[in-house]
Amino acid sequence: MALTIMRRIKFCAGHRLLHHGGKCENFHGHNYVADFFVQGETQDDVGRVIDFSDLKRRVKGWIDENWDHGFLIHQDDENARQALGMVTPSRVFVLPYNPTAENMAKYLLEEMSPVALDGSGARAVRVRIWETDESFAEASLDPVSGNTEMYSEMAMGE
Ligand SMILES: Nc1nc2c(c(=O)[nH]1)N=C([C@H](O)[C@H](O)COP(=O)(O)OP(=O)(O)OP(=O)(O)O)CN2
Repeated sequence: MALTIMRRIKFCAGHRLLHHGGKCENFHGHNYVADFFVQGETQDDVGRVIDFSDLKRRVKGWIDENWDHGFLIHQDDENARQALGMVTPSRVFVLPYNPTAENMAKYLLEEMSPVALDGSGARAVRVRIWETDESFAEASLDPVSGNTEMYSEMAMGE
């Protein structure tokens, strides 16, 4: 039996989408919501997979230090990197791909969570990024292969 818990973390960040071809090529920001779905092999004496506060400390700690109130930029976006490099202080986090909600969920699942949860006995199996109240993307680990699977959804009528 798999026991899954979820912790929601809120943060704000700026970005732009390289080659978007529309308004999202401009610098803009979002109040993001990140839902971390975490599983563990065992429960502790209290009955927890991991204490919610420990989970929060680990993942929010990383987000607060790296993404919150920062700009997420594609490594190929030289123009944005140069521009933001002229601003002091400024927090810039360079991603190996465009900072879409899909790729942010993927990065948090594949790169950040294994490090942040190391030694906790828990592992992230799904990360959902809400970019607006109406749109989210999520990355999840296939339980058999362990590969990441992507999913995104936008509310009807938007
Ligand atoms: N599949 C994805 N599509 C888009 C993403 C994304 O991450 N994944 N991101 C964007 C932009 O970041 C944009 O800011 C959000 O787009 P959109 O939903 O069009 O923005 P609004 O909700 O503000 O729409 P309005 O029409 O202005 O109300 C684009 N696409």
